Amino acid sequence: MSQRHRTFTMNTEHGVVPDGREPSLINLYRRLIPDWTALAHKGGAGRVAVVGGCLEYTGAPYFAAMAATYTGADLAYVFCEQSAAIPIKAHAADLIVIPTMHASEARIPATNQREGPVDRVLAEQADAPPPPTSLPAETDDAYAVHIFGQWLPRLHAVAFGPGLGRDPRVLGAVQHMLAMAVEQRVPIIIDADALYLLGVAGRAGDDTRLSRALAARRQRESAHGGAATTAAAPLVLTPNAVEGNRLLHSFQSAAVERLLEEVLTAADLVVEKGTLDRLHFCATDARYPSPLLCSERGSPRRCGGQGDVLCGALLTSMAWAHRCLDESVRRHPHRYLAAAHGACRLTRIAARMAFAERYRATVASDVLAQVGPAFRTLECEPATPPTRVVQAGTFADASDEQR
Ligand SMILES: NC(=O)C1=CN([C@@H]2O[C@H](COP(=O)(O)OP(=O)(O)OC[C@H]3O[C@@H](n4cnc5c(N)ncnc54)[C@H](OP(=O)(O)O)[C@@H]3O)[C@@H](O)[C@H]2O)[C@@H](O)CC1
Ligand SMILES: Nc1ncnc2c1ncn2[C@@H]1O[C@H](COP(=O)(O)OP(=O)(O)OP(=O)(O)O)[C@@H](O)[C@H]1O
Repeated sequence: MSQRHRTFTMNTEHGVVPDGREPSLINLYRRLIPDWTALAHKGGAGRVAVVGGCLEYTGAPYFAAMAATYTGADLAYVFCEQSAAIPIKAHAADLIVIPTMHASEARIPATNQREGPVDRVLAEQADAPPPPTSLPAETDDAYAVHIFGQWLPRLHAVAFGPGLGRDPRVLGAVQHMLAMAVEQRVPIIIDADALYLLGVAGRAGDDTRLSRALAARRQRESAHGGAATTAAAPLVLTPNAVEGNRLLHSFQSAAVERLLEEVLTAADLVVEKGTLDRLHFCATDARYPSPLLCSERGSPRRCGGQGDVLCGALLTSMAWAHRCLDESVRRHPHRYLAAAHGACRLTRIAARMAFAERYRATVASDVLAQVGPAFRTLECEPATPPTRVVQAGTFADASDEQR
């Protein structure tokens, strides 16, 4: 096993997870799905948004927002860097694309990402006065934050990061947008380049707007004795192997549990993507030790964009878990865990189905196209799959080592 993989894989003593636990989670997931009466009102099954997309990466926000729609959200918005808007609109007329952020004049190519300039911009912001309460209408970063702020109250969940790139000016604006979403208590997914932003905000000390918003959120939640409250909106981190290790390094953490303790709250989850998906959370129930593994068989293809599909599936699932009309489900302590677990399974079933059809030619668009059929499988499969034991790390294998 490679060093990179080993450092981010936690709690291996909990690595043996009987699949027999999954039925109750899948049953709970099914109870999160809005019924058809909710669908009578456009938006009742979710109005969600993806903040991402830059000149180089227009596929990632498209995959994430479309996966959210195919999972069941009624409306999906994309808030992107200006130059990405037309290509994303051209990918899908189903999406509402809002050109929002502006890259730096001397833009830094996303494919040539450097940490230095971003560090400098965020450090400068730490010394700046707090953001103005009335924002000028000019098309600058304040304008981007203002536009997003106008839409935010209508959104049921927001994913930050797919295809965002690392332009300092864009990340500077998104830091404020993310902080606003934290303050509004909307479910948030932090993926891809937004994980990088989170790491930079953590490294810059405790005085960025984002770190202040996260600290206030932690304080709010710890007032409830560390237990997830029904009002708490989850923050879900979805690192791949590289992003996970970068995050741990940024927060000088040896373990993902420290991230959960010091950056996140009891309502939060870290979905560590890999051969098996590992769901890390503040475990309060002996039946569900952290990390919980998602052992659904996926696809051997590792084409780009599959993480974006997962991000979109999570986005809609988290919106449902947060807003579920059924009071008993909304108060269920494992509803976010069930939502994340269901989204992981959905993505892996879709990937498996795509691979069965397209074999070596499978690309993220094929996985996306299978989200609908995969949802049917997930919704209708027998409630009690055969109990078997899955050994953590069974597949943490050559493919991880070779990367
Ligand atoms: N069509 C589009 O628009 C798409 C756009 N996308 C967007 O691209 C942006 C950057 O995302 P990213 O994942 O390429 O960047 P990052 O995390 O810095 O990794 C960089 C390097 O890390 C390595 N590596 C990767 N995985 C690994 C693993 N499991 N285990 C070990 N190593 C691993 C690998 O380098 P290698 O080690 O192979 O040299 C890789 O090149 C982001 O915004 C994302 O949303 C994508 O969503 C795809 C579809
Ligand atoms: N080795 C693997 N075998 C099977 N499935 C995997 C493997 N690695 C990741 N997956 C699955 O692929 C999906 C995306 O994970 P991945 O690690 O590729 O994310 P990512 O690198 O962020 O993707 P993206 O290319 O969209 O940025 C997840 O559903 C995960 O469960």
